[in-house]
Amino acid sequence: VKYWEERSVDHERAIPIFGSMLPNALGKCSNTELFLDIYKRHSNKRYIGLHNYTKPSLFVMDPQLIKQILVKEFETFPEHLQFIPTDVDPLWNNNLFAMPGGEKWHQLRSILSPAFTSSKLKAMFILMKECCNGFVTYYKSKGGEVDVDVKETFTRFGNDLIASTAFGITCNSLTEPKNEFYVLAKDLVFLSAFRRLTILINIISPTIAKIGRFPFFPKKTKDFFTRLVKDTLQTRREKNIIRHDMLHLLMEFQKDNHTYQDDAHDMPEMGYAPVEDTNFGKTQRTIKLEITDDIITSQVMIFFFAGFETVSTMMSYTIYELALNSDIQDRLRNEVDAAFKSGNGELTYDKLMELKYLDMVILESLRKWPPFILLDRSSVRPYTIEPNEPTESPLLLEKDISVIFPIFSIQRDPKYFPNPDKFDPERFSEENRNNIIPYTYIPFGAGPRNCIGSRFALLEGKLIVAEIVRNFEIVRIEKTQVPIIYSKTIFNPLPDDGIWVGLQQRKFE
Ligand code: HEM
Repeated sequence: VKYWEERSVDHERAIPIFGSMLPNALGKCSNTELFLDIYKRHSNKRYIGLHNYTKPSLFVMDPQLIKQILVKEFETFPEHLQFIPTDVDPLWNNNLFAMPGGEKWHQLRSILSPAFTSSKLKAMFILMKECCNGFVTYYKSKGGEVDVDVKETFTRFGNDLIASTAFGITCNSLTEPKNEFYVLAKDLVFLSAFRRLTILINIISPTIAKIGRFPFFPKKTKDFFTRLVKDTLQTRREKNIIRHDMLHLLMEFQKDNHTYQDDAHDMPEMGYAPVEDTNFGKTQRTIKLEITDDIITSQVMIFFFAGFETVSTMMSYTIYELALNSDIQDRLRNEVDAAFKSGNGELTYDKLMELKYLDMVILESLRKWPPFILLDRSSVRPYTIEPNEPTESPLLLEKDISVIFPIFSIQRDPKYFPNPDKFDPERFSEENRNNIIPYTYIPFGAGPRNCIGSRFALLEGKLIVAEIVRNFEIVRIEKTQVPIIYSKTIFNPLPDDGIWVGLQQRKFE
C-alpha cells in the first residue's frame, strides 16, 4: 500500500487488501460515487496513484495524457487488465476484448472491422428493423398507457437484436420472457457474486487465481452457446444458407483466409465521430490467423457480452431523459415524424442517418450516462511520463502497471461540460461540438483499441429511440426515480430497481 508514496506520487489512501476501494467494498457507496469522489478530490491534477484492491493503478484525469497513453503510446499500453489467467477459459481469452495486444489481436481486429462498415451495417439494418417492429407491436398490443422498466425491456430487446445479428437466431424475449436463449444469455452477462469474486481474486492474487482456474463463463451457458454456434455453422454450410449477420461475415472470412483491403475508410459519417480515428486498420494486411469455429464462437460471444448491457443502458437513459425533458422529446418527435412522413411511413437507413437532433440526443445521453464508468490499459514495457511543469518530476511506470481513465467523472466535470447534470443535447450541435476538448468525451474509448461496435450500437440505439418516439409519448410516472440511486453492487451507473417510465400510445388520424 506504500507503492505510490515510495514514488512520491500524489495518491489516494490505501489499506491492505481493500486498497482504495474500501467504501465500495463495505457497501457504503457505489463504484460510480467512489470514483467521482476521488476525481473531485484531485481534479486539478494530471494523475494520481490509487490501489484497485492490491493492484497499484495510475488514475489519469488529464485529457492530453489520456490521448498520449491511448493513442500515441498504444504499443506500450495495448491491452486491458486480465479478468482471469490467460490459459483458463479459451472461449473468453480468445475474444477481441480479452486478448493481449499482440499480433494475434491486431489480426483479429483487422478481420472483424469490416463487419461494422456502412455497407454491412446497412444489410444488418433489416434485421434490426424486424426486432424494432416486434418491440413496438408488443407494447401497442397492451393498449393505452403502460408502465415500463426500460432497463429490463431493453435488455430483452438488446438480447433479441444481438441474437439475430450476431448468432443468426430469432427470438422474441418480450412475448416469450423465459425463452432458453434469453435466460442463459442473462447468465452469461450477469456477473454473479461468485464471478465478481473470481475477478477480484485475480486482481488481489494472480497466483491463487492460477491455482483455482475459475473459468469466466458458467459451464452450462458456455456449452449451450458453443453448441448453438456449431449447429448453426453446420446447418448453414450444409444448406448454403446466407443470412446477412456477423456469423455469415466470419464464415466468409474463414473460407477466404488471405489478404483483404480494410475498408474502414468506408465508415459512414455517423454524426459526431465517436472515437478518434487512427491509421490503424486502414492499410492492407495479410491475415495469417486461422479462423477456426472456436475463434468464431469466441467473437460472437464477446459481441453479445459487450453489446448487450451497454446498449440497453444507453437506450434506457435516453428514454429516461426524454421522459424528464418533454421539450426535448417534442423537438425530437417533430424531427422523427417528418422523417417518417417523407418516407411514406417508413424509416430508411439513410433517413435515420440524417436525423441531426436524434444524433445530438443520443450523444448527450452517452455523455451524461456512459455505460462504462472507466476505461483501463496495462503496460507491456516500462514508460516514463515526462513532467509538464517545473514542480513535477518524471514518473517511471513499470511493466504491467494498470492505468485507469475515469470516463464518467470526466464527462461530468463542469470544467469541460458546464452544468454537467443537465441533459442538454445542444452541447452536440454542429457549432458546439467543435468546442468539446478532445479526450473529454470518450464513451466508446479511444485509440486503436476503441469499441469496434460503436457504429453498430449508435445505429441500433437511434433506430429504437426513433420508433418509440414515433409510436409513444414517454412520460414520467411515480416510479421514475429522480435522482437515480446507484446500485452498490452493479459496477456501472445503474439503479437496483430498474429505470421506469410510462409509454402512452400515440393516436394517428
Ligand atoms: C452503447 C454501447 C456501447 C458502449 C458504450 C461500448 C463501450 C466500449 C468501450 C468503452 C470499450 C473499451 C474501449 C477502450 O478501451 O478504448 C469497448 C470495447 C469493445 N466493444 Fe463496445 N460498447 C458498446 C457497444 C458494443 C457493441 C454493440 C459491440 C458489438 C457488436 C461491442 C463490441 C466491443 C468489442 C469487441 C470491444 C473490444 C475491442 C478491442 O479490444 O479491440 N461494443 N466498448
